[in-house]
Amino acid sequence: MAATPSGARSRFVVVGGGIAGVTCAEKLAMEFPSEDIFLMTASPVIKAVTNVRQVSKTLEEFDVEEQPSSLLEKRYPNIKVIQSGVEQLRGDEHKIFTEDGKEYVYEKLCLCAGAKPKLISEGNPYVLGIRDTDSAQAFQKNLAQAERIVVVGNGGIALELVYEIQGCEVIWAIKDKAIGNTFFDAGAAEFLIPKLSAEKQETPIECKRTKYTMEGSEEKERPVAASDKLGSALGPDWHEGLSLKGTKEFSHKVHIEVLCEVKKIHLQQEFLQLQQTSLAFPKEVKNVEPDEVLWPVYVELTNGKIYGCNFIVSATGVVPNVTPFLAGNNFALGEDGGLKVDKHMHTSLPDIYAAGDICTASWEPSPVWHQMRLWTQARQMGWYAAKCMAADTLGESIDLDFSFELFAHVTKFFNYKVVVLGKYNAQGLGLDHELMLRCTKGQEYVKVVMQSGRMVGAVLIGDTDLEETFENLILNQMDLSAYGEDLLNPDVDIEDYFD
Ligand SMILES: Cc1cc2nc3c(=O)[nH]c(=O)nc-3n(C[C@H](O)[C@H](O)[C@H](O)COP(=O)(O)OP(=O)(O)OC[C@H]3O[C@@H](n4cnc5c(N)ncnc54)[C@H](O)[C@@H]3O)c2cc1C
Ligand SMILES: NC(=O)C1=CN([C@@H]2O[C@H](COP(=O)(O)OP(=O)(O)OC[C@H]3O[C@@H](n4cnc5c(N)ncnc54)[C@H](O)[C@@H]3O)[C@@H](O)[C@H]2O)C=CC1
Repeated sequence: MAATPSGARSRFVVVGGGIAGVTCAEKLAMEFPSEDIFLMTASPVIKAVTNVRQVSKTLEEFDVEEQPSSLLEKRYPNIKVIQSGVEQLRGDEHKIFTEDGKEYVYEKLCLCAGAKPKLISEGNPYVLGIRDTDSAQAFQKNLAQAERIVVVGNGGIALELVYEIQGCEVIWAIKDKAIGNTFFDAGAAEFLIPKLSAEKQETPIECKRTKYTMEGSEEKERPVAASDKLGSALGPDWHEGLSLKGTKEFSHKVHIEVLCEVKKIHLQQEFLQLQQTSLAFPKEVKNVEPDEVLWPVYVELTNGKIYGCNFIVSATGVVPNVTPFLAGNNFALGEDGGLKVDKHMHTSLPDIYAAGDICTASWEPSPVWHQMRLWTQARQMGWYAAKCMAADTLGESIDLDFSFELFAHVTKFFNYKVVVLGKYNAQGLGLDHELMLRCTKGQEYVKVVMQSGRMVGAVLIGDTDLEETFENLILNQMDLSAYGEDLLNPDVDIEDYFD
């Protein structure tokens, strides 16, 4: 690294200490061992992927550790972690300004600044989002005092919360007809629902999937509100080190309100005043409890019901973290607000790449791949972005990485192993598809999505052991018409046909 009067200079700078940024920096450090790689991050800890296991061609398992940045520098002596938030990027000058008043000059930059929770009511102290260690601990602390909470949203976080929370009543308000719309259809939801009324198992099932560890998650005293410093996103098993328990003695108590959204949130004082004003609530709007029972906050749903609660969790997705530090640069943005990247992870601005939750994949995707803001994709994109930066620097050409051929995700919901492959919910297929199902109550749920006799997606819940075979069938697009229903016949050893 050569210092210039205007600031430190590095050929490669990466912004973000989450999985995408760390993976990108590591790969660059390997590709260019004699170059210093600057990794800038607002958070004092970084996320490291360890114990990567390739389960099949596209499915992978790994552990995720929150580590001090010095460990990363020890493993890769040419990575220099700069622990300061980036305040401003001046893309036209190839310069970055950090919150501690320093200036850095780059040749190639990769932006991996993640995403923020998209809250239903920004700035309301009774509405919590869960993203990083701080916000998870703030949530835990509030839950420990709570008798009832309202969870809004129907994706990954909501699914995990409603299952994990004990000793606190949960009102789960969803826009859809069935639970878990980002991962499941109504059939799978039906399969999972009994788990919500069952007593929670003490020991989680053994499940091949990613693991997440957070150092000292329970010891520290934390303020009830999360800090406003943006840390890296949590990941698999984030709740394992946290006791998600309210004040009551029961296990699960979840009430689901379907097909509704939050119309308004009323603080107690305002709610009481409104009730006294006879015209404030039309008669079809009803408090679900006697008015004498008081709650700190009230949630008015679009179905006319009002629920009092201690606080609200907004598990309503994320928005890419592009403001305020990227303001003034003319980045092309995707519909979801992410930095548009082409098939070489390049943004619309010269020498600036992006990876992970901050970006929007804007290349023509394989028919069975789509972007989802997931840990696995953050890692794949960080790795591939570094390869693209290297190829560009060396004047080499590079093909789109194999990991973008097939969407593949393994996770765990309601203590079941869950594998989703390709167009698992027939996303974008319209009516042009057929579904095949196999379900054994309490044990497994297998759904495949077929188009013109070919498999294009699958949902596997439970220990089905079908993931590798189905992955192959989706990748090779073999005509399976001749097998008909036998494809899911448990008495037919399907692997023998195709492996
Ligand atoms: C509760 C929860 C559970 C999840 N569970 C799963 C799961 O089971 N499986 C799965 O695949 N995915 C899961 N995810 C999603 C997954 O965690 C994310 O998709 C992934 O971690 C994104 O990684 P990233 O590196 O793009 O962003 P992040 O991890 O958000 O990292 C962004 C980094 O940028 C830094 N940064 C931000 N702004 C600046 C700035 N101005 N200057 C400098 N640095 C900055 C931050 O400090 C951070 O280090 C979960 C997410 C959450 C919130
Ligand atoms: N096991 C896993 O794979 C997990 C993955 N994640 C990832 O972490 C990120 C954040 O998770 P989530 O917040 O759960 O996002 P999500 O994208 O998974 O789900 C968001 C949900 O909120 C709903 N929604 C959006 N706006 C709403 C509104 N105004 N009112 C009511 N509902 C609304 C959507 O319909 C959707 O059901 C996602 O990228 C998710 O994929 C999170 C937890 C677990």
